Amino acid sequence: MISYREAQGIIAEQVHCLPTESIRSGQALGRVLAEPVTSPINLPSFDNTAMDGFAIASKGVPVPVGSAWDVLGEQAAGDGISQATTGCWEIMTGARIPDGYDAVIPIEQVRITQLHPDGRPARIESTDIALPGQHVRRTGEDIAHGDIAMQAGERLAAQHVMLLAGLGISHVQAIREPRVALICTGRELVDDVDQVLIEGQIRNSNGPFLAARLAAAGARVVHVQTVSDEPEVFIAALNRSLEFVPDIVMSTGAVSMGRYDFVPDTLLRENAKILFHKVAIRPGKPLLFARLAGGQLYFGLPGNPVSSAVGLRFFVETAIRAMTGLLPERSLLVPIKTAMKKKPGFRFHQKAGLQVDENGRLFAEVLSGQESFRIRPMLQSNAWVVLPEEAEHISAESLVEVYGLGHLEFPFSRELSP
Ligand SMILES: Nc1nc2c(c(=O)[nH]1)N[C@H]1C(S)=C(S)[C@@H](COP(=O)(O)OP(=O)(O)OC[C@H]3O[C@@H](n4cnc5c(N)ncnc54)[C@H](O)[C@@H]3O)O[C@H]1N2
Ligand code: MOO
Repeated sequence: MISYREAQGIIAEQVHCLPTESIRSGQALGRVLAEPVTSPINLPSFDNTAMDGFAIASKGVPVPVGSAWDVLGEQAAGDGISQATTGCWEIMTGARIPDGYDAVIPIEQVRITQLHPDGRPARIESTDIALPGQHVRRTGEDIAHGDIAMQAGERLAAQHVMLLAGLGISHVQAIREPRVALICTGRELVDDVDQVLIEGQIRNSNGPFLAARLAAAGARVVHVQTVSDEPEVFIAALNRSLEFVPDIVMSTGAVSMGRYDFVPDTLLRENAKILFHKVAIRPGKPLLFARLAGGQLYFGLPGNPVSSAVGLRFFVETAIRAMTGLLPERSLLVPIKTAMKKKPGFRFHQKAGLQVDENGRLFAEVLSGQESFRIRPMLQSNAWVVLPEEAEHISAESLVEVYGLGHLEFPFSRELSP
Protein backbone atom coordinates (compact mmCIF):
# COMPACT_ATOMS: atom_id res chain seq x y z
CA MET A 1 0.00 0.00 0.00
CA ILE A 2 1.36 3.40 -0.90
CA SER A 3 0.52 6.88 0.33
CA TYR A 4 -1.77 9.27 -1.51
CA ARG A 5 1.20 11.52 -2.26
CA GLU A 6 3.21 8.64 -3.76
CA ALA A 7 0.20 7.61 -5.85
CA GLN A 8 -0.22 11.16 -7.15
CA GLY A 9 3.48 11.25 -8.00
CA ILE A 10 3.13 8.08 -10.06
CA ILE A 11 0.11 9.48 -11.91
CA ALA A 12 2.02 12.71 -12.63
CA GLU A 13 4.95 10.69 -14.03
CA GLN A 14 2.74 8.56 -16.26
CA VAL A 15 0.30 11.11 -17.65
CA HIS A 16 1.12 13.56 -20.42
CA CYS A 17 -0.77 16.34 -22.12
CA LEU A 18 -2.77 15.08 -25.11
CA PRO A 19 -2.22 16.33 -28.67
CA THR A 20 -4.09 19.33 -29.98
CA GLU A 21 -6.81 19.65 -32.60
CA SER A 22 -8.63 22.42 -34.41
CA ILE A 23 -12.23 22.82 -33.22
CA ARG A 24 -15.07 25.14 -34.12
CA SER A 25 -15.38 28.08 -31.70
CA GLY A 26 -19.08 27.38 -31.25
CA GLN A 27 -18.20 23.95 -29.90
CA ALA A 28 -15.29 25.09 -27.75
CA LEU A 29 -17.15 25.40 -24.44
CA GLY A 30 -15.17 23.65 -21.70
CA ARG A 31 -12.17 22.93 -23.90
CA VAL A 32 -8.62 24.00 -23.04
CA LEU A 33 -6.80 26.27 -25.48
CA ALA A 34 -3.57 24.83 -26.84
CA GLU A 35 -2.34 28.07 -28.38
CA PRO A 36 -2.88 31.73 -27.57
CA VAL A 37 -5.58 33.48 -29.56
CA THR A 38 -4.38 36.66 -31.26
CA SER A 39 -6.97 39.22 -32.21
CA PRO A 40 -7.33 39.48 -36.01
CA ILE A 41 -9.18 42.80 -35.70
CA ASN A 42 -9.66 45.85 -33.57
CA LEU A 43 -12.60 45.61 -31.21
CA PRO A 44 -14.54 47.89 -31.52
CA SER A 45 -13.60 47.88 -35.18
CA PHE A 46 -14.68 51.52 -35.64
CA ASP A 47 -15.23 54.52 -33.35
CA ASN A 48 -18.88 54.41 -32.29
CA THR A 49 -21.21 56.05 -29.84
CA ALA A 50 -22.08 54.72 -26.38
CA MET A 51 -25.18 56.94 -26.18
CA ASP A 52 -28.17 58.00 -28.21
CA GLY A 53 -27.72 61.72 -28.90
CA PHE A 54 -25.84 64.06 -31.21
CA ALA A 55 -22.31 63.71 -32.61
CA ILE A 56 -20.29 66.91 -32.71
CA ALA A 57 -16.79 68.17 -33.46
CA SER A 58 -15.28 69.41 -30.18
CA LYS A 59 -12.06 70.43 -31.95
CA GLY A 60 -10.19 69.12 -28.91
CA VAL A 61 -11.54 71.58 -26.34
CA PRO A 62 -14.47 71.50 -23.89
CA VAL A 63 -17.67 72.79 -25.47
CA PRO A 64 -19.55 75.18 -23.14
CA VAL A 65 -23.19 74.95 -22.10
CA GLY A 66 -25.49 76.77 -24.50
CA SER A 67 -23.57 75.89 -27.68
CA ALA A 68 -25.89 75.38 -30.65
CA TRP A 69 -25.73 73.29 -33.85
CA ASP A 70 -27.81 72.61 -36.94
CA VAL A 71 -28.65 68.91 -37.23
CA LEU A 72 -27.23 67.99 -40.67
CA GLY A 73 -27.57 64.22 -40.75
CA GLU A 74 -28.48 61.02 -39.00
CA GLN A 75 -26.35 57.92 -38.26
CA ALA A 76 -27.83 54.66 -36.91
CA ALA A 77 -26.14 51.39 -35.90
CA GLY A 78 -25.28 49.56 -39.11
CA ASP A 79 -24.74 52.73 -41.20
CA GLY A 80 -21.35 52.85 -42.94
CA ILE A 81 -18.73 55.55 -43.45
CA SER A 82 -20.09 59.09 -43.47
CA GLN A 83 -18.38 62.44 -43.68
CA ALA A 84 -19.35 65.43 -41.55
CA THR A 85 -17.87 68.90 -41.41
CA THR A 86 -19.99 71.44 -39.58
CA GLY A 87 -23.12 71.23 -37.44
CA CYS A 88 -24.04 67.97 -35.68
CA TRP A 89 -25.63 64.61 -36.56
CA GLU A 90 -28.30 62.76 -34.68
CA ILE A 91 -26.72 59.43 -33.69
CA MET A 92 -27.90 56.14 -32.13
CA THR A 93 -26.02 53.86 -29.71
CA GLY A 94 -23.52 51.67 -31.56
CA ALA A 95 -23.53 53.82 -34.70
CA ARG A 96 -20.23 54.66 -36.37
CA ILE A 97 -19.09 58.21 -35.51
CA PRO A 98 -19.20 60.24 -38.74
CA ASP A 99 -15.69 61.24 -39.84
CA GLY A 100 -14.96 64.79 -38.65
CA TYR A 101 -16.76 64.35 -35.30
CA ASP A 102 -15.16 63.33 -32.00
CA ALA A 103 -17.75 63.55 -29.19
CA VAL A 104 -21.36 62.70 -28.47
CA ILE A 105 -23.85 64.71 -26.44
CA PRO A 106 -26.54 62.44 -24.94
CA ILE A 107 -30.11 63.31 -25.88
CA GLU A 108 -30.79 64.18 -22.22
CA GLN A 109 -28.19 66.98 -22.37
CA VAL A 110 -29.66 69.02 -25.25
CA ARG A 111 -32.66 71.18 -25.89
CA ILE A 112 -34.23 70.81 -29.32
CA THR A 113 -34.86 74.35 -30.50
CA GLN A 114 -36.17 73.63 -34.03
CA LEU A 115 -37.86 70.70 -35.73
CA HIS A 116 -38.00 69.62 -39.37
CA PRO A 117 -41.54 69.35 -40.80
CA ASP A 118 -41.35 65.54 -40.35
CA GLY A 119 -40.67 65.97 -36.60
CA ARG A 120 -36.93 65.22 -36.65
CA PRO A 121 -34.66 67.65 -34.76
CA ALA A 122 -33.33 70.50 -36.92
CA ARG A 123 -31.37 72.52 -34.35
CA ILE A 124 -30.16 71.79 -30.82
CA GLU A 125 -28.52 73.60 -27.91
CA SER A 126 -26.40 71.91 -25.23
CA THR A 127 -27.50 72.06 -21.57
CA ASP A 128 -24.24 70.62 -20.21
CA ILE A 129 -20.56 70.98 -20.90
CA ALA A 130 -19.30 68.46 -23.52
CA LEU A 131 -15.75 67.14 -23.35
CA PRO A 132 -13.65 66.00 -26.32
CA GLY A 133 -14.07 62.25 -26.91
CA GLN A 134 -16.99 61.88 -24.53
CA HIS A 135 -19.24 58.85 -25.07
CA VAL A 136 -17.10 57.63 -27.96
CA ARG A 137 -16.04 53.95 -27.86
CA ARG A 138 -12.67 54.03 -29.58
CA THR A 139 -11.43 51.62 -32.23
CA GLY A 140 -9.45 48.80 -30.58
CA GLU A 141 -10.20 50.06 -27.06
CA ASP A 142 -11.49 46.63 -25.95
CA ILE A 143 -8.88 44.59 -27.86
CA ALA A 144 -6.45 45.90 -30.42
CA HIS A 145 -5.55 44.07 -33.63
CA GLY A 146 -2.64 41.74 -32.80
CA ASP A 147 -3.27 41.68 -29.03
CA ILE A 148 -3.34 38.35 -27.20
CA ALA A 149 -7.04 37.82 -26.51
CA MET A 150 -6.68 34.46 -24.70
CA GLN A 151 -3.75 32.51 -23.35
CA ALA A 152 -2.82 28.89 -23.98
CA GLY A 153 -4.07 26.80 -21.07
CA GLU A 154 -7.26 28.81 -20.58
CA ARG A 155 -10.39 26.73 -20.27
CA LEU A 156 -13.07 28.19 -22.48
CA ALA A 157 -16.23 29.41 -20.78
CA ALA A 158 -19.27 31.12 -22.32
CA GLN A 159 -17.49 34.49 -22.16
CA HIS A 160 -14.64 33.11 -24.28
CA VAL A 161 -17.20 31.92 -26.82
CA MET A 162 -18.62 35.47 -26.80
CA LEU A 163 -15.21 37.04 -27.46
CA LEU A 164 -14.34 34.50 -30.18
CA ALA A 165 -17.65 35.30 -31.87
CA GLY A 166 -17.01 39.05 -31.48
CA LEU A 167 -13.60 38.67 -33.11
CA GLY A 168 -14.98 36.50 -35.92
CA ILE A 169 -12.69 33.57 -35.07
CA SER A 170 -14.25 30.40 -36.41
CA HIS A 171 -11.76 27.80 -35.10
CA VAL A 172 -9.32 27.47 -32.21
CA GLN A 173 -6.56 25.00 -31.46
CA ALA A 174 -7.57 23.02 -28.35
CA ILE A 175 -6.21 20.08 -26.43
CA ARG A 176 -8.02 16.91 -27.35
CA GLU A 177 -10.49 15.63 -24.76
CA PRO A 178 -9.38 12.45 -22.98
CA ARG A 179 -11.34 9.45 -24.28
CA VAL A 180 -12.53 7.15 -21.50
CA ALA A 181 -14.00 3.65 -21.69
CA LEU A 182 -15.81 2.31 -18.64
CA ILE A 183 -16.33 -1.31 -17.63
CA CYS A 184 -18.58 -2.10 -14.65
CA THR A 185 -17.91 -5.54 -13.21
CA GLY A 186 -20.19 -7.68 -11.07
CA ARG A 187 -22.60 -10.51 -11.85
CA GLU A 188 -25.04 -8.87 -9.42
CA LEU A 189 -25.39 -5.78 -11.63
CA VAL A 190 -28.46 -5.05 -13.74
CA ASP A 191 -28.41 -2.19 -16.27
CA ASP A 192 -31.91 -2.47 -17.67
CA VAL A 193 -34.20 -0.40 -15.42
CA ASP A 194 -37.22 -2.33 -16.73
CA GLN A 195 -35.76 -5.66 -15.65
CA VAL A 196 -37.26 -7.01 -12.44
CA LEU A 197 -34.48 -7.81 -9.96
CA ILE A 198 -34.16 -11.28 -8.57
CA GLU A 199 -32.77 -11.87 -5.07
CA GLY A 200 -29.09 -10.89 -4.88
CA GLN A 201 -29.15 -8.57 -7.87
CA ILE A 202 -28.69 -4.80 -7.63
CA ARG A 203 -28.96 -1.98 -10.14
CA ASN A 204 -25.80 -0.56 -11.64
CA SER A 205 -25.57 2.89 -10.07
CA ASN A 206 -21.84 3.46 -10.51
CA GLY A 207 -21.95 3.31 -14.30
CA PRO A 208 -24.38 6.21 -14.86
CA PHE A 209 -22.75 8.22 -12.05
CA LEU A 210 -19.23 7.84 -13.40
CA ALA A 211 -20.30 8.56 -16.97
CA ALA A 212 -22.01 11.77 -15.81
CA ARG A 213 -19.04 12.84 -13.69
CA LEU A 214 -16.53 12.09 -16.45
CA ALA A 215 -18.42 14.36 -18.84
CA ALA A 216 -18.47 17.10 -16.18
CA ALA A 217 -14.72 16.59 -15.70
CA GLY A 218 -13.97 17.32 -19.36
CA ALA A 219 -13.59 13.74 -20.63
CA ARG A 220 -15.39 12.03 -23.50
CA VAL A 221 -16.99 8.73 -22.51
CA VAL A 222 -16.52 6.55 -25.60
CA HIS A 223 -17.84 3.22 -24.37
CA VAL A 224 -19.66 1.80 -21.34
CA GLN A 225 -20.09 -1.89 -20.66
CA THR A 226 -21.24 -4.11 -17.78
CA VAL A 227 -19.75 -7.57 -17.36
CA SER A 228 -19.99 -10.49 -14.97
CA ASP A 229 -17.14 -11.78 -12.83
CA GLU A 230 -15.42 -14.20 -15.25
CA PRO A 231 -11.95 -13.13 -16.32
CA GLU A 232 -12.57 -14.28 -19.95
CA VAL A 233 -15.68 -12.09 -20.17
CA PHE A 234 -13.72 -9.20 -18.67
CA ILE A 235 -10.88 -9.67 -21.19
CA ALA A 236 -13.39 -9.66 -24.04
CA ALA A 237 -14.88 -6.43 -22.64
CA LEU A 238 -11.42 -4.91 -22.31
CA ASN A 239 -10.58 -5.74 -25.92
CA ARG A 240 -13.93 -4.40 -27.06
CA SER A 241 -13.38 -1.15 -25.18
CA LEU A 242 -9.95 -0.75 -26.85
CA GLU A 243 -11.70 -0.64 -30.23
CA PHE A 244 -13.04 2.77 -29.16
CA VAL A 245 -9.45 4.09 -28.93
CA PRO A 246 -9.58 5.25 -25.31
CA ASP A 247 -6.80 7.10 -23.53
CA ILE A 248 -8.10 5.73 -20.23
CA VAL A 249 -9.92 2.50 -19.45
CA MET A 250 -11.72 2.51 -16.12
CA SER A 251 -13.40 -0.33 -14.30
CA THR A 252 -15.41 -0.56 -11.12
CA GLY A 253 -15.34 -3.49 -8.76
CA ALA A 254 -13.27 -6.66 -8.45
CA VAL A 255 -10.07 -5.00 -7.21
CA SER A 256 -10.21 -6.08 -3.57
CA MET A 257 -9.47 -9.35 -1.75
CA GLY A 258 -12.46 -11.53 -2.63
CA ARG A 259 -12.48 -14.76 -4.64
CA TYR A 260 -14.00 -12.92 -7.62
CA ASP A 261 -11.72 -9.88 -7.46
CA PHE A 262 -10.01 -10.82 -10.70
CA VAL A 263 -8.98 -7.45 -12.11
CA PRO A 264 -5.34 -7.27 -10.89
CA ASP A 265 -4.40 -10.84 -11.93
CA THR A 266 -6.23 -10.63 -15.23
CA LEU A 267 -4.50 -7.37 -16.12
CA LEU A 268 -1.12 -8.93 -15.33
CA ARG A 269 -1.92 -11.87 -17.56
CA GLU A 270 -2.83 -9.43 -20.31
CA ASN A 271 0.68 -7.93 -19.98
CA ALA A 272 -0.41 -4.75 -18.26
CA LYS A 273 2.04 -3.05 -15.92
CA ILE A 274 0.47 -2.45 -12.50
CA LEU A 275 1.79 0.90 -11.30
CA PHE A 276 0.09 0.79 -7.93
CA HIS A 277 -2.60 -1.22 -6.17
CA LYS A 278 -3.98 -0.08 -2.81
CA VAL A 279 -3.55 3.44 -1.53
CA ALA A 280 -3.69 4.61 2.11
CA ILE A 281 -7.01 6.39 1.69
CA ARG A 282 -10.54 5.94 2.95
CA PRO A 283 -12.78 5.12 1.29
CA GLY A 284 -11.37 3.59 -1.86
CA LYS A 285 -8.24 1.86 -0.60
CA PRO A 286 -8.17 -1.03 -3.14
CA LEU A 287 -7.69 1.40 -6.07
CA LEU A 288 -5.49 0.15 -8.89
CA PHE A 289 -3.54 2.08 -11.53
CA ALA A 290 -1.90 0.37 -14.49
CA ARG A 291 -0.65 0.81 -18.01
CA LEU A 292 -2.12 -1.60 -20.52
CA ALA A 293 0.07 -3.42 -23.06
CA GLY A 294 -1.20 -1.01 -25.73
CA GLY A 295 -0.10 2.05 -23.69
CA GLN A 296 -3.55 3.11 -22.44
CA LEU A 297 -3.91 4.07 -18.78
CA TYR A 298 -6.08 1.88 -16.59
CA PHE A 299 -7.85 2.86 -13.37
CA GLY A 300 -9.48 0.01 -11.44
CA LEU A 301 -11.89 1.72 -9.06
CA PRO A 302 -13.37 -0.16 -6.11
CA GLY A 303 -16.99 -1.19 -6.50
CA ASN A 304 -18.56 0.55 -3.52
CA PRO A 305 -20.33 3.66 -4.87
CA VAL A 306 -18.53 6.26 -2.74
CA SER A 307 -15.19 4.48 -3.21
CA SER A 308 -15.65 4.68 -6.97
CA ALA A 309 -16.58 8.38 -6.62
CA VAL A 310 -13.39 9.07 -4.63
CA GLY A 311 -11.30 7.12 -7.13
CA LEU A 312 -12.69 9.19 -9.96
CA ARG A 313 -12.47 12.53 -8.14
CA PHE A 314 -9.00 12.26 -6.66
CA PHE A 315 -7.16 9.99 -9.13
CA VAL A 316 -8.84 9.84 -12.54
CA GLU A 317 -9.60 13.57 -12.48
CA THR A 318 -5.95 14.27 -11.62
CA ALA A 319 -5.04 12.42 -14.81
CA ILE A 320 -7.72 14.23 -16.84
CA ARG A 321 -6.35 17.59 -15.65
CA ALA A 322 -2.82 16.68 -16.67
CA MET A 323 -4.00 15.28 -20.02
CA THR A 324 -5.83 18.51 -20.82
CA GLY A 325 -2.89 20.69 -19.81
CA LEU A 326 -4.52 22.23 -16.72
CA LEU A 327 -2.36 23.11 -13.76
CA PRO A 328 -2.60 20.86 -10.70
CA GLU A 329 -5.56 21.62 -8.49
CA ARG A 330 -5.29 23.63 -5.31
CA SER A 331 -7.65 23.24 -2.39
CA LEU A 332 -9.42 25.82 -0.30
CA LEU A 333 -8.54 25.89 3.39
CA VAL A 334 -11.72 26.24 5.40
CA PRO A 335 -12.45 25.92 9.13
CA ILE A 336 -14.15 22.67 10.04
CA LYS A 337 -17.31 22.99 12.13
CA THR A 338 -16.87 20.11 14.55
CA ALA A 339 -13.93 18.20 15.97
CA MET A 340 -13.15 14.84 14.34
CA LYS A 341 -11.32 11.68 15.31
CA LYS A 342 -9.85 9.40 12.69
CA LYS A 343 -7.57 6.40 12.20
CA PRO A 344 -4.05 7.69 11.49
CA GLY A 345 -2.20 6.35 8.45
CA PHE A 346 -5.09 6.92 6.05
CA ARG A 347 -6.08 10.07 4.21
CA PHE A 348 -9.86 10.47 4.46
CA HIS A 349 -12.00 11.96 1.71
CA GLN A 350 -15.27 12.91 3.33
CA LYS A 351 -18.55 14.05 1.87
CA ALA A 352 -19.04 17.55 3.19
CA GLY A 353 -21.27 20.57 3.22
CA LEU A 354 -19.50 23.85 2.53
CA GLN A 355 -21.65 26.56 4.05
CA VAL A 356 -21.72 30.23 4.93
CA ASP A 357 -22.44 31.27 8.51
CA GLU A 358 -24.49 34.30 9.55
CA ASN A 359 -21.34 36.49 9.35
CA GLY A 360 -20.65 35.43 5.77
CA ARG A 361 -17.75 33.15 6.73
CA LEU A 362 -17.27 29.81 5.04
CA PHE A 363 -17.19 26.68 7.12
CA ALA A 364 -17.06 23.01 6.26
CA GLU A 365 -19.15 20.34 7.86
CA VAL A 366 -18.37 16.66 7.49
CA LEU A 367 -21.69 14.93 6.90
CA SER A 368 -22.94 11.87 8.70
CA GLY A 369 -23.24 8.60 6.78
CA GLN A 370 -19.73 8.30 5.37
CA GLU A 371 -19.89 4.53 4.73
CA SER A 372 -18.94 3.79 1.16
CA PHE A 373 -22.17 1.97 0.26
CA ARG A 374 -24.37 4.99 1.03
CA ILE A 375 -25.47 6.96 -2.00
CA ARG A 376 -28.04 9.22 -0.36
CA PRO A 377 -25.62 11.43 1.68
CA MET A 378 -23.89 12.31 -1.59
CA LEU A 379 -26.96 14.38 -2.42
CA GLN A 380 -26.46 16.47 0.71
CA SER A 381 -22.81 17.18 -0.05
CA ASN A 382 -21.46 20.03 -2.16
CA ALA A 383 -17.75 19.50 -1.49
CA TRP A 384 -15.11 17.05 -0.34
CA VAL A 385 -13.18 17.59 2.89
CA VAL A 386 -9.79 15.93 3.22
CA LEU A 387 -8.54 14.80 6.61
CA PRO A 388 -4.77 14.34 6.38
CA GLU A 389 -3.08 10.94 6.55
CA GLU A 390 -1.08 11.61 9.69
CA ALA A 391 -3.89 13.26 11.71
CA GLU A 392 -5.71 11.48 14.51
CA HIS A 393 -7.62 14.39 16.03
CA ILE A 394 -8.90 17.38 14.13
CA SER A 395 -10.07 20.15 16.39
CA ALA A 396 -13.14 22.27 15.69
CA GLU A 397 -12.36 25.46 13.73
CA SER A 398 -9.05 24.12 12.42
CA LEU A 399 -8.43 24.56 8.71
CA VAL A 400 -9.04 21.57 6.47
CA GLU A 401 -8.55 21.10 2.73
CA VAL A 402 -11.79 21.45 0.76
CA TYR A 403 -12.27 20.41 -2.87
CA GLY A 404 -15.17 20.90 -5.25
CA LEU A 405 -17.35 17.93 -6.19
CA GLY A 406 -15.50 17.87 -9.50
CA HIS A 407 -12.13 19.38 -10.41
CA LEU A 408 -13.88 21.95 -12.60
CA GLU A 409 -16.57 22.85 -10.08
CA PHE A 410 -16.79 25.25 -7.19
CA PRO A 411 -14.43 26.36 -5.78
CA PHE A 412 -12.57 25.85 -9.06
CA SER A 413 -15.30 26.61 -11.54
CA ARG A 414 -13.13 28.89 -13.63
CA GLU A 415 -9.57 28.37 -14.79
CA LEU A 416 -7.91 31.76 -15.07
CA SER A 417 -5.05 32.14 -17.48
CA PRO A 418 -1.78 30.82 -16.06
N1 LIG B 1 -11.41 -8.89 3.23
C1 LIG B 1 -11.47 -7.70 2.69
N2 LIG B 1 -12.59 -7.33 2.11
C2 LIG B 1 -12.71 -6.11 1.57
C3 LIG B 1 -11.63 -5.22 1.65
C4 LIG B 1 -10.45 -5.63 2.27
O1 LIG B 1 -9.45 -4.90 2.35
N3 LIG B 1 -10.42 -6.90 2.76
N4 LIG B 1 -11.79 -3.97 1.15
C5 LIG B 1 -13.13 -3.44 1.16
C6 LIG B 1 -13.16 -2.20 0.50
S1 LIG B 1 -12.43 -0.94 1.29
C7 LIG B 1 -13.81 -2.01 -0.67
S2 LIG B 1 -13.98 -0.46 -1.32
C8 LIG B 1 -14.44 -3.08 -1.40
C9 LIG B 1 -13.97 -3.04 -2.84
O2 LIG B 1 -14.33 -4.15 -3.47
P1 LIG B 1 -14.20 -4.42 -5.00
O3 LIG B 1 -13.60 -3.28 -5.68
O4 LIG B 1 -13.56 -5.69 -5.18
O5 LIG B 1 -15.70 -4.36 -5.47
P2 LIG B 1 -16.80 -5.47 -5.45
O6 LIG B 1 -16.51 -6.46 -4.41
O7 LIG B 1 -17.00 -5.92 -6.81
O8 LIG B 1 -18.02 -4.58 -4.98
C10 LIG B 1 -18.05 -3.94 -3.78
C11 LIG B 1 -19.49 -3.46 -3.49
O9 LIG B 1 -19.88 -2.52 -4.46
C12 LIG B 1 -21.05 -2.93 -5.13
N5 LIG B 1 -20.95 -2.53 -6.53
C13 LIG B 1 -20.03 -2.94 -7.40
N6 LIG B 1 -20.22 -2.39 -8.60
C14 LIG B 1 -21.31 -1.61 -8.48
C15 LIG B 1 -22.03 -0.79 -9.40
N7 LIG B 1 -21.63 -0.67 -10.66
N8 LIG B 1 -23.11 -0.13 -8.94
C16 LIG B 1 -23.51 -0.25 -7.66
N9 LIG B 1 -22.85 -1.00 -6.74
C17 LIG B 1 -21.79 -1.70 -7.16
C18 LIG B 1 -21.04 -4.43 -4.99
O10 LIG B 1 -22.29 -4.99 -5.18
C19 LIG B 1 -20.48 -4.58 -3.60
O11 LIG B 1 -21.48 -4.35 -2.64
O12 LIG B 1 -14.06 -4.32 -0.87
C20 LIG B 1 -14.14 -4.39 0.57
N10 LIG B 1 -13.87 -5.74 0.98
O1 MOO C 1 -12.48 1.91 1.10
MO1 MOO C 1 -13.74 0.87 0.78
O2 MOO C 1 -13.53 1.93 -0.36
O3 MOO C 1 -13.98 1.39 2.40
O4 MOO C 1 -15.36 1.01 0.90
